[in-house]
Amino acid sequence: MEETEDVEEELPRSRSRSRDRLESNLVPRTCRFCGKHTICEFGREENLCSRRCYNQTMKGCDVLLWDGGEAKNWLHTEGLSKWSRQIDVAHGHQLLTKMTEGTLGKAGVPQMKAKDAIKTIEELRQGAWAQIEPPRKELPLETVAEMGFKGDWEMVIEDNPLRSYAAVCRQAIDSDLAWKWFETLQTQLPWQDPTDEKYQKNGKTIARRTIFVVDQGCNCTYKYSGVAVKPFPETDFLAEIRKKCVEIAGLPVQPNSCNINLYRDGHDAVGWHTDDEPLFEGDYNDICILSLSLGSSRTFQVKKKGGKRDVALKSFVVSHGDLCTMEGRFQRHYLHAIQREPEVAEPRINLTWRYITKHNHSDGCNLQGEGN
Ligand SMILES: O=C(O)CCC(=O)C(=O)O
Ligand SMILES: [Fe+2]
Repeated sequence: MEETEDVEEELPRSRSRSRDRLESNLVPRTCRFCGKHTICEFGREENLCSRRCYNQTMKGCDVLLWDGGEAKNWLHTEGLSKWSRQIDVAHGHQLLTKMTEGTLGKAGVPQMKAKDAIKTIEELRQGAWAQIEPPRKELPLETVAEMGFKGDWEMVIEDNPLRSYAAVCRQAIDSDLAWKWFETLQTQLPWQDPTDEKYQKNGKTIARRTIFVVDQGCNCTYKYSGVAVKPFPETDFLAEIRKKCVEIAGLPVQPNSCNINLYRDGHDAVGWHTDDEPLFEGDYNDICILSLSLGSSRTFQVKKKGGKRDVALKSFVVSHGDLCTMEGRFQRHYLHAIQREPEVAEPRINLTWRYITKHNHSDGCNLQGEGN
């Protein structure tokens, strides 16, 4: 405790503000959708108590924040003004991206016109004003790069409409120290080889070794696409690594879990996925995942959900000692992967620290946070 208070004295302004915001998040509030459940945990930025309530508020949505006047102008230029009343009645003053040819059809718009209109809506959605997630001026969010605590953070993804961000800080950890960590982790962690029930029915293990580290007292199993990894309590050595990396990133709250992967060589990989498991609630909250790369360099790929199969939007090399972040609603809108690179002969270890905000009571975890 004392140590935290000492550090607070030295916080830059932006970081203190961010901490104030987190503290105000800890004040119990009521879910703005159901009004029933109290919410008081870190991460529940939109005053919603569960995925269900989030989905309800977002029903038919992906709202383009478009004021009524502007929408009317657009309808006019599209030759749709004749139907604007029906469309307004159907959709209020916001034009919804989920507005389909079908909904326009129901409002009486002829098929060809509806087709063209949907095409334009899709184009507009890619445009600067197409704000799908809450804008940052309404719901504040500070990225690690903006907090600017330590290190030189380069933005890899900066997508305001989707409230999605990713950044990299090259050689954040001194090479010798990073090798010391690498060797201890490689030789001393009780690496697991879970089977992937969904894709590898013959009992074949996943294409990397792994371990899921949690705070002492947490018993949440990490379950993703047919894989279940039992929790392993954080050791002092792992805590030392965490604290150093979190300090560099300037995260105001310590993460309470870490997924660690060992890629034995370039044949090991992790396919396109999001870290959107219920434990972390990244599907409907701003979350920050901090990641450290140790050992051989690999290519980290990023693409938008629904993007072309196997075509990355961004690819960048992650090397020994580099830190990366994925922030905001990144897990809701973007996929990431470390694909096979058969030419890589040496191993790599990756640690990704995350915040469990919804502990899994059915796994026998008694920690606070709504269970599932
Ligand atoms: O190895 C990496 O850099 C990514 C790992 C990852 O995406 C994960 O553990 O979910
Ligand atoms: Fe991931």
